[in-house]
Amino acid sequence: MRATDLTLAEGLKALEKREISAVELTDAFLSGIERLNPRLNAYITVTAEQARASAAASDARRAKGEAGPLEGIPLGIKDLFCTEGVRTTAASKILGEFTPPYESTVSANLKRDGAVFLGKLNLDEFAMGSSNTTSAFGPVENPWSRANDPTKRLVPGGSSGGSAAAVAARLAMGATATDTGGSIRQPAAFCGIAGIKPTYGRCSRWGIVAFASSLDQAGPVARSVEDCAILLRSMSGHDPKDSTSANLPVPDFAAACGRSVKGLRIGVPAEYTLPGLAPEIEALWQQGLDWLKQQGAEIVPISLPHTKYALPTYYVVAPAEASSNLARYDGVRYGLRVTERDSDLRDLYERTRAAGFGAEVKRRIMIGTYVLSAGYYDAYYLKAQKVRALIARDFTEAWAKVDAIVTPATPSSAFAMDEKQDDPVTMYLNDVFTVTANLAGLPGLAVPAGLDGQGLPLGLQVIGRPFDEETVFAVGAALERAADFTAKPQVMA
Ligand SMILES: NC(=O)C[C@H](N)C(=O)O
Repeated sequence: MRATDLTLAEGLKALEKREISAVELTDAFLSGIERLNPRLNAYITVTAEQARASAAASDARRAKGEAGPLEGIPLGIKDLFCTEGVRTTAASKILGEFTPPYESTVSANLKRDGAVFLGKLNLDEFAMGSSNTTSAFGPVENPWSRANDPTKRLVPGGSSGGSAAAVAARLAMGATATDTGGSIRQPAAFCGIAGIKPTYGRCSRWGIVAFASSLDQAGPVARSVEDCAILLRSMSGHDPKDSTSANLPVPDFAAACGRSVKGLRIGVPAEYTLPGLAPEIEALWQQGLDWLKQQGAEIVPISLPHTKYALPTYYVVAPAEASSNLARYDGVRYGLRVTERDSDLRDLYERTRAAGFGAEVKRRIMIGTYVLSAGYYDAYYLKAQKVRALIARDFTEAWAKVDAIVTPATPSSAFAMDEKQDDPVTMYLNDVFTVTANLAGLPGLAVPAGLDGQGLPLGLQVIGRPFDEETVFAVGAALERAADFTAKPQVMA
């Protein structure tokens, strides 16, 4: 087997048994990146030299018997996480050559545990999008695109499209990602890999470029549910630098992947059967429920009555918070500055923001400013906050009846790069199954579960109680075992 084809768990074993060194493993990934990144555009920045040096340091630690839990594992980092001394772009022109003097808590945790960073991964600009086509560094191609049909390039999903494409194409063993409304789970599903958005507060947001602070949450994408569990354990933990970080112990998530689902009650929300849902997706959902039933789980129909308001609520709350968070890009403190000889301060702001932000980011800033403005605040923002509370309450009531909820991850498989681009609302519909977990702060896991008629991956989603990622992992691993998803993308290292 090629080294790049190992799962993260297999890679750890191979490193432990000295069947491969961290330097060899890192070189294997770097040569894949060199060959395939020009086509896929998954990485914005490749830090080959630093990666080789940190792999050598990792081998030295292992030789001294000081191996950490992720010792020598090559990972990619979404370019929304600040990385000390490495340019961080958020896929926006407005950050210019911004090179953070500090490391995000999540990436620092991964480094502490021995991981090797290969580089920074592409995304939708400021994580706003579902197709990775809004990046100022160009779109990412889904590695499931037909190699022999360059006219039909597929999107990898978004916003963590670079993370998902890199992992699927074997250009990283795992990657960090973030999810505000579906940005981990939708690209994971589109690329045939696993990804979890943990409970809000599980991972520190410190050092992650902010989009919508009450919804943003970091999490891993990887080839298997167990790999996600291993990564999440390292990424998680209390951080006094993030006031919303939870001060709770971090369980052994990988151990939970081996738990039986016997006796678990699995909820099936009636409201997730959307009119016009593709029959293939409905069939896969039913298949997933049958798999869990065969393993001893009980299937329980439930109702989450406010589901239909989730998407409009998200697209009020998220832009509102974004307009406030993005006010800091003023051309004064850091990043891009566009000014004329006779510019005053206002002119500097306007020129910088006009040149620095892309169309989708501008759209969100305008929506957000509108819903927060005097006169409209009560009608939009305040109302959305109230509806958000009702959506969260639906789930609280459901947890009295069920232990986890299973739904499709996305309403379709990966679409072509030129589709849905001129209609933002059609693009927003991608998030229909995922935004509820963000609004309610719940953990959500996407598991690759099958292929559609075109041979493209489809995923199922497992939603769990707050801070009960262990049950989510147990159910996800049970689905994964039954699905036995072994299909591979067309473009792969
Ligand atoms: N950031 C996310 O979670 C992606 C979501 N599709 C959005 O555009 O807001």
